Amino acid sequence: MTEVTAIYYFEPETGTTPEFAAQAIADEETTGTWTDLSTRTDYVERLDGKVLSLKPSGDGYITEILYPAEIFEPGNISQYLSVIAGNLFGLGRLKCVRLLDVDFPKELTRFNGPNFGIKGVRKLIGTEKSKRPHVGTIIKPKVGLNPKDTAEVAYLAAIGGVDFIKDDETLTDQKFCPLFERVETVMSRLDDAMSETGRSILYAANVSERADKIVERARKAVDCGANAVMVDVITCGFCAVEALAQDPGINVPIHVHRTMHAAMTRNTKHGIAMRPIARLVRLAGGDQLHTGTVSGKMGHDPKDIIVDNKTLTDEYFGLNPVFPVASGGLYPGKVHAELSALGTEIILQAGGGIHGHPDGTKYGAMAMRQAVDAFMEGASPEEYAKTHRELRLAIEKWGI
Ligand SMILES: O=C(COP(=O)(O)O)[C@H](O)[C@H](O)COP(=O)(O)O
Ligand SMILES: [Mg+2]
Repeated sequence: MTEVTAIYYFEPETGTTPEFAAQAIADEETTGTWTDLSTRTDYVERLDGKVLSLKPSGDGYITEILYPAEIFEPGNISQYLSVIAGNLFGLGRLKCVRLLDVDFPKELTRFNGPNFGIKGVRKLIGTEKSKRPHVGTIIKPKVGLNPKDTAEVAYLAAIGGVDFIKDDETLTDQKFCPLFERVETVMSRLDDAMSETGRSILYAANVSERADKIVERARKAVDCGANAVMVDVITCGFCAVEALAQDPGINVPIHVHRTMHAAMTRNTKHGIAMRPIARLVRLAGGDQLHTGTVSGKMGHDPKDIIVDNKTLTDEYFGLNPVFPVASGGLYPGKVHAELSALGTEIILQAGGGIHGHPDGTKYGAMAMRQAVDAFMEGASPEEYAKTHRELRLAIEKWGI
């Protein structure tokens, strides 16, 4: 295949035929504009976009648009987005339009992709054989704690059994918790936890920052001991993920948070679905990506999440599979529902669902691990709670 095909849902504006609307997308994102051009030459024609298909769907239509691969600058994800997710959203002849998915030809997917991916992260944690889901937590409150208290929360979550600890998406390098001091303090307490438990635990410091500074910030975080980094991909950009993944000085897993995504992904009639975002994060080199929960606090459609996760884990031009992260309103009683729907090749992440446990963080982490153990042993959480106090207390507080 030597072209890019993108699939859109759209509803034409009153007085606009669906055929005209679909062609308007193809024209706007390739060689056309709103009127004919005296400057058009014959040889430009090879770059024209084409409407491959147009079918009624619900209140609107689904169309597949062909974009000649030559329009795309190989390796430039920002430019890819300017084509497949550019001006078209503003076209007046469309009442609404949503990018559902995109298919790239091999020559446009020559990226190194995730350096670690699922296999590499499992190797770091030592779960290659068990295949159990990883349990992660977000330090809460999301902002405000000083480095010392942040480290204590991390330590308690670690000895309680989490595999992964992250900063929240709004915590970066504020005065109340300077980044590098936080990294050093957290890692020193995690070293204590790792020697006490004999387990490996990852801490992803949020290095989100200006494009020309993020790599240096991440390198310094790693030099201070961070064994993972986190980046907010929508606010920092896909190129930020790529810059971190490509940098030899940042040889740790990259956890990709997607805050602000819902401005684009949530409206099922207008914006960008999570699937193309997931595909681009994999190309860019993210090792772990939030893709939503089937039972948590954020709006979600379980059917979509299952397919989005497959976009991260299925074979794709030889790129490492990316660990999907189910997070947002999860607590021990939700684990069974998540794993039944999404499988175990996943990271289950809970902030409030661990730090809000009646007995505190350590026991909240234990309750999450007990809920995972119950699932892996084929036991119901209610059954397992009869012999596991921490899980029982979590179920008594939040239910199933
Ligand atoms: O801090 C949290 C969850 O905290 P809590 O566990 O307390 O709800 C994350 O930012 C959300 O998961 C983001 O949502 P998504 O993962 O859908 O991007
Ligand atoms: Mg958060």
